[in-house]
Amino acid sequence: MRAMLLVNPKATTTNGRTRDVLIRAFGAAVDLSVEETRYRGHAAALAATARAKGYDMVAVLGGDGTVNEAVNGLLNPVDGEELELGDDPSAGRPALVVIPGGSANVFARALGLPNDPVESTGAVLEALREDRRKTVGLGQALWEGQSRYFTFCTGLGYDAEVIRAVEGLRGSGRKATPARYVNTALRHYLATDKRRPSMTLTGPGIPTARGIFMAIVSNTSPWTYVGGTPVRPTPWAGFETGLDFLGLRRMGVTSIAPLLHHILTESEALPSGRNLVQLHDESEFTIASERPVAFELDGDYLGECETVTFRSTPNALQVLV
Ligand SMILES: Nc1ncnc2c1ncn2[C@@H]1O[C@H](COP(=O)(O)OP(=O)(O)OP(=O)(O)O)[C@@H](O)[C@H]1O
Repeated sequence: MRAMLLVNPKATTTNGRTRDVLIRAFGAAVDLSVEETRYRGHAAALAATARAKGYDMVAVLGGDGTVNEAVNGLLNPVDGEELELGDDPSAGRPALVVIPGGSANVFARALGLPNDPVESTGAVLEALREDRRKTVGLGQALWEGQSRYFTFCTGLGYDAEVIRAVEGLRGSGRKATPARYVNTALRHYLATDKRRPSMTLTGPGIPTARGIFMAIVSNTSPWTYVGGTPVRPTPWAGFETGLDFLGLRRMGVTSIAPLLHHILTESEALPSGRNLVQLHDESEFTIASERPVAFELDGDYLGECETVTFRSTPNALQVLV
């Protein structure tokens, strides 16, 4: 069995020692080639090469950003390539292995892996021995002639503004800790627009909903973690179903405080309130904004945009867990 291991040496909790443990343990079980990512987008190019060369597996040691790039490399055809996918598209691609080495590792944790690279390596090796695979669906965002798959979530508005602010701090050398996210979110809450909602939700068979300030699109639950605590604004979302949605029509403290309490403490019950717009298990919908709005995907800030269509891609990948 041939596997390519992609290591992001710059990911928050990835270091040489974990990389070596992983290479030794994994290399004893499969025919392993190892590649370090050298720049943004490199993991996508490497994963696409692995697929084109018929590798059986692509393993990623890194954070959600590197996993997202690898997944896009596995799914997107390279120029001129005709992908022939049968009834089960996941069977025609290398299987994915995820070893958490980032700051939040939401995808790995949502798959049920321990949030520790060495423990996860043990769990993945066991899955490899027993050929235990989970078939997962992905989401796809399409905007302004661009498209990108996402593994756990994407969002427009306040959460993307917070990610933009944290990325700015990281650019000046500070680490993305849970405390930094919480502090930035609290501070930014005072600055975010709470008066003029700009977004409208539409979709086939979906009642049009206007006046949305913040939009969360989920491919799975949890949406994120604050330290060890899962945050579940869309608790019914799952890898086996289509996409879920939560839109906020009010950003005032009296709306946000009970919602925050609910999504931090409840694991199964949907949040309720007349200022919420919710969808479960949908195959496609669109958010259009009256003015450019901040946009994030799998925790990466992607800039501002006005119209994004979201699609569910069922049975996209097999993941060893
Ligand atoms: N050698 C490199 N130098 C700089 N950036 C890199 C390099 N290799 C990969 N990257 C980029 O680093 C970004 C962040 O990496 P990654 O998501 O793996 O770690 P993280 O940011 O620590 O984790 P998290 O996403 O959980 O916060 C990725 O989007 C990737 O494109």
